Amino acid sequence: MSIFKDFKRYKILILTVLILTFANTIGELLLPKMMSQIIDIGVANQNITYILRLGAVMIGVTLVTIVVRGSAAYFSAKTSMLFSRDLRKRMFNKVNRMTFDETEYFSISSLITRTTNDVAQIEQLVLMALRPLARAPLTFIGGLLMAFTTSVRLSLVVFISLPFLAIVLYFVIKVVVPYFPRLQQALDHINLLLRQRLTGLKVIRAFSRDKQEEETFEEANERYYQIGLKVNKVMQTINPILMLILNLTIVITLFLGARYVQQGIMSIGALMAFVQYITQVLNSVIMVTRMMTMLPRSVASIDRINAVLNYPSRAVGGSDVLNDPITSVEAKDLTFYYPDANRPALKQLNFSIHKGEVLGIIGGTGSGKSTLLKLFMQFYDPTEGQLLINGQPIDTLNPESVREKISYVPQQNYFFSESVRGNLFYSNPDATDEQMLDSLETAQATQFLPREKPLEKTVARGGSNYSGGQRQRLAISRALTRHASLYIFDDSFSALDYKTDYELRLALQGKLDDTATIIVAQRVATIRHANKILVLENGQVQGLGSHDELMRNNQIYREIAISQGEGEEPK
Ligand SMILES: Nc1ncnc2c1ncn2[C@@H]1O[C@H](COP(=O)(O)OP(=O)(O)OP(=O)(O)O)[C@@H](O)[C@H]1O
Repeated sequence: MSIFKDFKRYKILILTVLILTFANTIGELLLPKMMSQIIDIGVANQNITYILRLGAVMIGVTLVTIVVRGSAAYFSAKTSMLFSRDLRKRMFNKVNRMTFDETEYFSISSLITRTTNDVAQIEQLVLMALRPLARAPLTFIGGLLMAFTTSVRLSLVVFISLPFLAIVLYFVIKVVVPYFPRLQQALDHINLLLRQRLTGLKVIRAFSRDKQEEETFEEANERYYQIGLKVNKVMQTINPILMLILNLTIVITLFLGARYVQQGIMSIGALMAFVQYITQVLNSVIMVTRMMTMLPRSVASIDRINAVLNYPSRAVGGSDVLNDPITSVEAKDLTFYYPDANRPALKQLNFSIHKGEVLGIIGGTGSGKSTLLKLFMQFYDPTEGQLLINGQPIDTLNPESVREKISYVPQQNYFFSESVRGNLFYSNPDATDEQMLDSLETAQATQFLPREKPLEKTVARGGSNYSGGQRQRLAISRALTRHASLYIFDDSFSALDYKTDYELRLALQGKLDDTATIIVAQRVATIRHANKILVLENGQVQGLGSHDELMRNNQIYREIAISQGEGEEPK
């Protein structure tokens, strides 16, 4: 199982726990024997010296056992915590490198539950398995041996109770096991609803869906409660049954033992020791039964974690490292299908862009603009045809080395709940304050930030303390803070008023003269000065040329421009 792949890393710790547990068990097995000798030899013969001497040894053994037991508990807790820490890290790294589709496949809320809840479940399993489970077979065999050496006849009692314990164990496996995967799924569903509720808060309020949302949540919550209740009911019934078996065995032992003592076949000390051994043996079986109730839940968690860790992530790109700045990008019959889609999102695209040029991309909604940008960012590889960076196919290039050269402003911006500085650092950890202030200036973002210490201003999570247009300007500042050779703006000017849009483009002209720039826009005004404009419709190129050329010979572009009042040449 890949989840335990790295377990050997903790072998010294595990070995320490096992040795300490072994010593602990030996100590616990010795004590009843000593006690029986105190009774049978010391008390029976009124030998005070013997009682005191063996009593002192018993105290010594007890103290050592306590220390050994405490150390075993400490080291097993340490091992399980280390294991869960490393497992969480592996999960996070795996999720961190997943493509968007892959995270959607698992669902984000389920990935959160798997990384937190399921890992915590495994942590408990490791904790339980290390000590109690290691102790159970030792105590079972050791206790049985000691019981046999104490009284062979009475030992037969164990064989009466063991079948009953086996039945309980079978019942646990048969009845309780199937509930746990259902319980985890129900919890996933609750998390999913909660996440949707919290992220879609505004939409839910705006459409007055609060009541329906509450009802849906209540249903999911009720389902979780019902399954949880059933599991707990069964588990709580099992406990008294186990205790009943244990206590009845002791009663039978005492009943028979008392007769043997009366008949002189057995000493009182031996009977007392025997009862303790039999209790230890049965307790070890009970412990395993309890573990079994925990195991199915853990098996469900192991499966869920393994599903993520073993998921064959789709590798994007190749191994060639792009060392030079991007000076040219060329699409040759570029075609792309989303995984499982039967229609291409991009079909036979041909265009190129070089250093110092601006490529504008315009098209209706769903025409493939963002999809094309995702190919530049290597979120996907092209399906057919080629996308060449500096003449080399993008699918042979190492994605990190390509992304390093690009500064990208996605359509939907995300900000972290940090200062403006903290957010700008994401694009360039080496940026100086001057660089950041310059980017804010260029992106027209200083207008709404405080004059004093604008970089210290806090940004709420997702940038929710700013308007849409302000967020776009902050996102553009972030992109400009990075030294890139290709700048990509995905509909990043759409929420700006015309004046700011104009001023921003003017400011950008001086800044990005030496780089290649791609601007996706819905507004002709934003891209009319681009060297080339690509007109996309249904994933196909419907026109490529300058604004003037397209106005002359491209009907779609002309219609878009005229509808936006951009038909006339600027005065
Ligand atoms: N992850 C995805 N899986 C499958 N199909 C997708 C996915 N993302 C987008 N599409 C489809 O690909 C097509 C192009 O979408 P894309 O987002 O590139 O359009 P767009 O031109 O950027 O639109 P808009 O201007 O509305 O953002 C659409 O038909 C869309 O339904």
